[in-house]
Amino acid sequence: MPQFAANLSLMYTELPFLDRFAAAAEDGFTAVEYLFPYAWDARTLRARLQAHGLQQVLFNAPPAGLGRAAMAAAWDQGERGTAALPGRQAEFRAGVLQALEDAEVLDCPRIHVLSGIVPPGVERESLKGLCVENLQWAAEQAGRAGRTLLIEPINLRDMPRYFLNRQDHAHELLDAVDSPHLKVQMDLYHCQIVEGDVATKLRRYLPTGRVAHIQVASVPERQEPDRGELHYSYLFELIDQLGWQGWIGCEYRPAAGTRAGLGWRAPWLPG
Ligand SMILES: O=C(O)C(=O)[C@H](O)CO
Ligand SMILES: [Mg+2]
Repeated sequence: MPQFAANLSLMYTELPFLDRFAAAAEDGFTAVEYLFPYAWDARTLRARLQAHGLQQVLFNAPPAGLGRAAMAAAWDQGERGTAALPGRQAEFRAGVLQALEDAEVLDCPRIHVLSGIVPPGVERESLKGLCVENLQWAAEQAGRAGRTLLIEPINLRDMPRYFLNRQDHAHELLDAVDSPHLKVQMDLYHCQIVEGDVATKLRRYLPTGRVAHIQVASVPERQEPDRGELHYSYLFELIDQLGWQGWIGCEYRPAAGTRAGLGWRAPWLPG
């Protein structure tokens, strides 16, 4: 039976961030993910998780910045990671170490590392070596800390010039980095927009054991997975048949209220 985690950055936005934990738990979620913890003291977030019987299953390393305040502000300033960006290695490394520290407090096993926006005039291909080198260093740190780092192909309509867009490119990076501590975050919304053939890709990649997290949303609106051009009930059954034991993050923007839109989950609730 697929297990769903609420994404508190996109869901429950009717509520202030810290109140979203209680709302997700009231709706029967036992796990959450969200973009970033850096605007908060991680102990405050841990208290919310514990108070509501939730586990944190994923968050992102900082998109850029040196120091917690700069890391917390970087996303709104347009930063989308530094793993593949020349001249940003100090921020990359500081970000990974900060994320590992927060993961310890939050007892979170997975951290998504964003690779960045390809600078104007630069060829994507030319950044691969640097990205591999940075990810090798980061995967080693993650291994020591008992965490798994993830990379996620993201579509270019939502994130123009983002470095990593295709599933095969993510798996090529895994080949090059060659670490058990680096895996793929397979977001089916992005996968459908960039390359399609989603069921075939699930059949190809889930059995490899190299996918450590799945995320879902309708395409193209990025809303509940009961609408749009992807037939999610088929895909959820397939994911189940493929023996997936991991989490599926609900990374969607509810069409008309988070709770009102949760009907799609009914067939997948335990008991
Ligand atoms: O945008 C997504 O799909 C994500 O999962 C990232 O965490 C943020 O870009
Ligand atoms: Mg995603």
